[in-house]
Amino acid sequence: MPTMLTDVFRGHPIHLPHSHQPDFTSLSELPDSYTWTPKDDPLFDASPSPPAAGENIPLIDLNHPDAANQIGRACTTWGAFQIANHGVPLELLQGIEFLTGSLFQLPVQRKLKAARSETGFSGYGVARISSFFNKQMWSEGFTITGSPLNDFRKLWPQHHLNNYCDIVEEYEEQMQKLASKLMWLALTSLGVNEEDIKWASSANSDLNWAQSALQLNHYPVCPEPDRAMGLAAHTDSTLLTILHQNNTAGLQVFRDDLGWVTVPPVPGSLVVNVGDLFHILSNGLFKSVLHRARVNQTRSRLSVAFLWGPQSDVKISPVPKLVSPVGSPLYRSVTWTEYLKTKATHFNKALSMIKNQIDE
Ligand SMILES: C=C1C[C@]23C[C@@]1(O)CC[C@H]2[C@@]12CCC[C@@](C)(C(=O)O1)[C@H]2[C@@H]3C(=O)O
Ligand SMILES: O=C(O)CCC(=O)C(=O)O
Ligand SMILES: [Fe+2]
Repeated sequence: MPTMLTDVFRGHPIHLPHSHQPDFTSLSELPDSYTWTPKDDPLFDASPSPPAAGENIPLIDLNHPDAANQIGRACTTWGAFQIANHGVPLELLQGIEFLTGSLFQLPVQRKLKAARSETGFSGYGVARISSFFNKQMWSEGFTITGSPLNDFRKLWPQHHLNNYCDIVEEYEEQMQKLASKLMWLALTSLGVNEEDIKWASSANSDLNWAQSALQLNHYPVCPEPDRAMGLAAHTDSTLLTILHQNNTAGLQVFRDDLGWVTVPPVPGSLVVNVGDLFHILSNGLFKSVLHRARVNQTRSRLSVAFLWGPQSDVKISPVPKLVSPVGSPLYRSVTWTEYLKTKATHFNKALSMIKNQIDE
């Protein structure tokens, strides 16, 4: 039996330095445990010298006839891009943002009723990657996979539940369709078609080869944002991640030649990140983007990440067409759940752990 996302961390408990969230609103100074320096994260202040000219991740109009090539180029150079005309109704984006805001506004004690357990997948808590850092992140999160009903029951009275569950269901449905469309547009730009990746072909058009999670994030107003970290630098384990951010900047993506580049919120648009599995599938051509979230002194920030990957019995390996006839694939094959387990133990070294040793 393949492992479901919900079981993936059973053998990989996270031992967090503090299992309880603080009440951020009661802190008027940044405690030492939240104060980051380059010692806590070598890329904390990373910027090129001399400083590079301001560049932005591309904003791509999905109705543009050249959208596939623009997406391909963005995946190769940035590993991230924003999209407009994506077809997801604005009311739905507003609905999920409202739900996220209402959830994090609940009193800490209520949110903790739905706390994620050490070995669990869904529920309220700090980011899973917290255990790899000495300092705490200025954020709180809520992970959802499948029906959120059981967790939402712990948070809200009965009369809110149907509406909130409907919003999550509708959001996930729209995101699934969009993610699959984006994946195929990006692959088309490399000359890869459905014949080349049978498990993802439209014969499986109901998308039952895919699974997903929603990560709701809240970055409260912070007394000393320059010394705090909302969500530390990481890549996502996904094929693709689609992110909705509210109207407050904070997301940054890393480019070796530019350093950290802020992704400005563009109302109604969505951010797309290439994840580690897409990097593997493209035999390293698409870059899985290193990103992080910074915080703000006057405005709180919300984001909703749709984390999208294949079902657990699907083995991801480099598309043969993208491996040179005389070369070998850069990575060995791996399922999403195997990869999540590797990541839960080795974090940012996970990709290199599945790299094939290629003799020079
Ligand atoms: C499916 C997943 C990807 C994720 C871990 C998770 O189980 C659910 C949350 C995801 C998230 C969101 C914040 C950053 C991240 C690295 C983390 O700690 O939890 C990602 C994980 C990932 O992509 O590896
Ligand atoms: O809040 C953000 O902008 C980033 C969130 C993120 O990277 C994640 O949830 O994986
Ligand atoms: Fe992320």
